[in-house]
Amino acid sequence: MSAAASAQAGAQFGVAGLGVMGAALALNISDHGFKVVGWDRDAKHVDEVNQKHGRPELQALASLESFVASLERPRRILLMVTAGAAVDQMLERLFPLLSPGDVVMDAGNSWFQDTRRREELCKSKGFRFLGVGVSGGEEGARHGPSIMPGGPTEAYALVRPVLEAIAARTDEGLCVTHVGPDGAGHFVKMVHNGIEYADMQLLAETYDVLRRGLGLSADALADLFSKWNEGIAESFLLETTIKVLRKKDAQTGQPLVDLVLDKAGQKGTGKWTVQVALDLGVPVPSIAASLDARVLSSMKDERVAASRKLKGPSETLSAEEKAQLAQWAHDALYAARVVTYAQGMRLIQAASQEYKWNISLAEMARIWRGGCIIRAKLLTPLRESFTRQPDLPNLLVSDAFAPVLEKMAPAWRKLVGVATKVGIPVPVFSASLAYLDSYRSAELPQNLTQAQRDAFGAHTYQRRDKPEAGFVHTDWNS
Ligand SMILES: NC(=O)C1=CN([C@@H]2O[C@H](COP(=O)(O)OP(=O)(O)OC[C@H]3O[C@@H](n4cnc5c(N)ncnc54)[C@H](OP(=O)(O)O)[C@@H]3O)[C@@H](O)[C@H]2O)C=CC1
Ligand SMILES: O=C(CO)[C@H](O)[C@H](O)COP(=O)(O)O
Repeated sequence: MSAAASAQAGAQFGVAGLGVMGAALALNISDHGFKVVGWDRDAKHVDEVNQKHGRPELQALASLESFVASLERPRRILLMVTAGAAVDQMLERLFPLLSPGDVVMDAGNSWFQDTRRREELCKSKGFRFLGVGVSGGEEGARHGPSIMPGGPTEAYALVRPVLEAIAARTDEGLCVTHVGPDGAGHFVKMVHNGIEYADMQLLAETYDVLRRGLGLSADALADLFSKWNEGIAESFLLETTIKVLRKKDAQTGQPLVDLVLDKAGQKGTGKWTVQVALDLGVPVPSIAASLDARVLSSMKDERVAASRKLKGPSETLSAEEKAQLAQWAHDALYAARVVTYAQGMRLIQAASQEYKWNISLAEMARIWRGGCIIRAKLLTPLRESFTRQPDLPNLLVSDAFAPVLEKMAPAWRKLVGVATKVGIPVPVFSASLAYLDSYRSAELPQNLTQAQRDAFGAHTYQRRDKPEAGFVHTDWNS
């Protein structure tokens, strides 16, 4: 054993992958009195942890063999590497070094079906595997993330003291719980990110309507949003928006946000959320619209060319509309946000039924209340709703939210109406409102759709007046 490894012999926890999140988690774990050993394939990351963050409880090693050998058994190893092939490569490298009963956690944003496969693979070799969703970015990982572990309960029991020590805490409890078996943790983290996409897009649309509609500067918007953040709309993402709007460019003195190119990237979790929602037959139009908004934003050159050819409406906002716009935007933001969380919860509920995960939606709301990117005040009534009625079919019909939506919908409709009138795109505000209107409609026009299907493809239909007849077909040509 190398000198470095022996110095850390008897380490209680290992973190493999010392990038942004891995280094922050390793420091957080060592803050809580655990003896931690780290590893990274890049010597730069190893040196950085040892030199910049040098402390007796944390040592980074460049040798994977020494890293594994330095851990007490059963070993507890957290992988924090790029999601995808890197996780499989790490497992292949670790397998020859591990002992039966060791626990490997994948804490990246992995595709939940990969997690299910990896757990089976590890089990077949006598190892334990957990798919662990982590949210909160670098700051959260460093000082208290929200943690969503999924996998075998006996594996969770072995890592629980560490995860509970490092997780965020709120007055509703620790922001970690065992989500469920196999891919449940990564599934919940994926949906968390889908909600994140939709909420971010709602904030972008709010910003756009107010800056274009009222001509508000970044500072004026930050002032307005700061007031909102003291009330029911309070959220981490709103707080982040305020921080971004206030930041000045060091070179020009201008608001930095005005200098940021309007192209949003994505790493895949939002896309997966929409794909799996389609597979499970759960409508998530707000999340899908936010994904499309990022994709459309990335087509900058095409949009610039199109803007020269496709002119928008010449109408402008009236003085009365301008006077009310900020209040409409506030109510619309809150109500549309409720709808996006409702879609996400419904998706988790559907997956939990499909895969028999037995996920508690109330517990998910509780562990999202602190540490994570989608933490928001509305999660408290959301948790209470699912605590009172665990099988609530949709948050929109809960006693906590139905009256709020009723109260705020008129302002929301006004916002979508005026934005549409002057040609400001509000895809998530509109998609969320259409979802609400569809969900609350006892009658939808799909009688026509079904009749069309039968008319051109003999796909049959059911009669309202004769339900006992089952599926029937008509010759629509005669
Ligand atoms: N950043 C964030 O806010 C959040 C990120 N995540 C997820 O956490 C994971 C890590 O993200 P983050 O820390 O931001 O990313 P970084 O790019 O900072 O770190 C990725 C780490 O993975 C290592 N790595 C990549 N490929 C391999 C491989 N084939 N074998 C071994 N190591 C490899 C990198 O090593 P090297 O430097 O040598 O390339 C690096 O140490 C991702 O799944 C991400 O989606 C989750 C929540 C929040
Ligand atoms: O998981 C996260 C937060 O919860 C990461 O920040 C993730 O990278 C965000 O997704 P994307 O990069 O697609 O915007």
